[in-house]
Amino acid sequence: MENGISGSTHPVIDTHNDDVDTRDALEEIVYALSDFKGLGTQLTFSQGSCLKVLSRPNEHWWWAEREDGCQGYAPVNHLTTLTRNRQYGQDMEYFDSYSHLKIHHEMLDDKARTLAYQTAIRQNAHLLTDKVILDVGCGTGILSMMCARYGRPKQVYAVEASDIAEYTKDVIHSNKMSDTVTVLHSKVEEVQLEESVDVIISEWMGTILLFEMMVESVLLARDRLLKDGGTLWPSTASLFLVPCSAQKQYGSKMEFWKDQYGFDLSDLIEIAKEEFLQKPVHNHILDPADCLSEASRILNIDMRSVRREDLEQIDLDFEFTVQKSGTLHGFCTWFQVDFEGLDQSIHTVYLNTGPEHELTHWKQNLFLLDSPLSVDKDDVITGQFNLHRNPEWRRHLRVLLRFRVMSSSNNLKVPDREKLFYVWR
Ligand SMILES: NC(=[NH2+])NCCC[C@H]1O[C@@H](n2cnc3c(N)ncnc32)[C@H](O)[C@@H]1O
Repeated sequence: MENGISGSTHPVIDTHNDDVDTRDALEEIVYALSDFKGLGTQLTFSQGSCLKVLSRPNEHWWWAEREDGCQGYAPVNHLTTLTRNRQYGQDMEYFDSYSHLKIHHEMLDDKARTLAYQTAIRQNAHLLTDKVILDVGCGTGILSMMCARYGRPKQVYAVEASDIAEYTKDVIHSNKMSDTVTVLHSKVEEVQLEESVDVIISEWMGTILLFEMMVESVLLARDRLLKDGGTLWPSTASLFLVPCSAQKQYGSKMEFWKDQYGFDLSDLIEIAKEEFLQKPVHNHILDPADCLSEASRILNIDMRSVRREDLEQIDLDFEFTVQKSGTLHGFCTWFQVDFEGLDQSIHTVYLNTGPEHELTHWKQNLFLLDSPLSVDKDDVITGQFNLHRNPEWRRHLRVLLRFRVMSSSNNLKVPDREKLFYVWR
């Protein structure tokens, strides 16, 4: 664990390859997502600066030129082709989706989710006395009100960018908490506080843990507003993966076309794969009996030390030993977040959205293969699950799944398979 993220491999600088593909020579203007201090042939640049990409020697390092003419290697995970106003437009659409009650009703109605936060707050309540708390994305204000009711904080800043914030102000007033809880109708990126905070609490987790990339806003708040040694709740976040069968789901989307009212529509299966299998099933309820092996925690994020740029491209390896013969229809993901106690004596609170735990509104996510395959007990499935943030649609990501199957006697049963999924662009 070097910088708060474990499970990823770090890019190595390739030699600058002069005979790059002419396609690569297409010059492109990109923007720096964050500062980068270059060493040797690497280019130093600051957040927001504009760079011209001259060539792309590999997927992790591009040869670029600063506006002052300096050239050098720039790390791709620090770059975006997105202009500021296009990002603004995407944010407006995103926050508009949270200005309606439906999504807030769903989250409040998710008892496992909301009670995990309540338990963390109540177990640490006595240590919240006189603390300054920041609730990033407070929505209806439920977490802020829990902090104010169970602890005796000096101040809670409830920050909410969507228009629901105007109603949240009324909710705080009606619950007689206005002297402790201050609702700020603003993006947390733009909020100015007269003091730094002791605790940042936020419910930021999306599909596949990271969709919406709201975690980036929490990390920005951490870097800008959290006291040294301050607490982040959740303190860590993990992503789990398991190979699984999914006969019902695969059959309903694919075999469905083989016989409809006595007619063979299987000519449609190819376009059905495009339409139904390019994105994960986001509301799948995984039956533990469909798991073909033990699940693996493929990613662990330490919220105190992870850097935003580490979340641009997360390349994760996995290896599974098949525990029972069956059909491999795909892979399922879920996540867990931990709330570490404010001191050693207080137990960590866990919220796990996996199939062995109470169902949450996140359910599990099913990545279906185009063509299922048979696997046998003791086969070994190895591969990569690579999460790459969409450089244009900043809240979306792509998942590149690669794997192969070896028999227990180490013979190659299924050569490398690769599939790209969109979440959701
Ligand atoms: N767990 C999730 N996937 N979403 C649940 C929390 C999302 C809430 O945070 C708000 N929100 C998201 N990002 C921000 C931000 N940068 N600043 C303020 N509020 C935000 C958003 O408007 C919504 O009310």
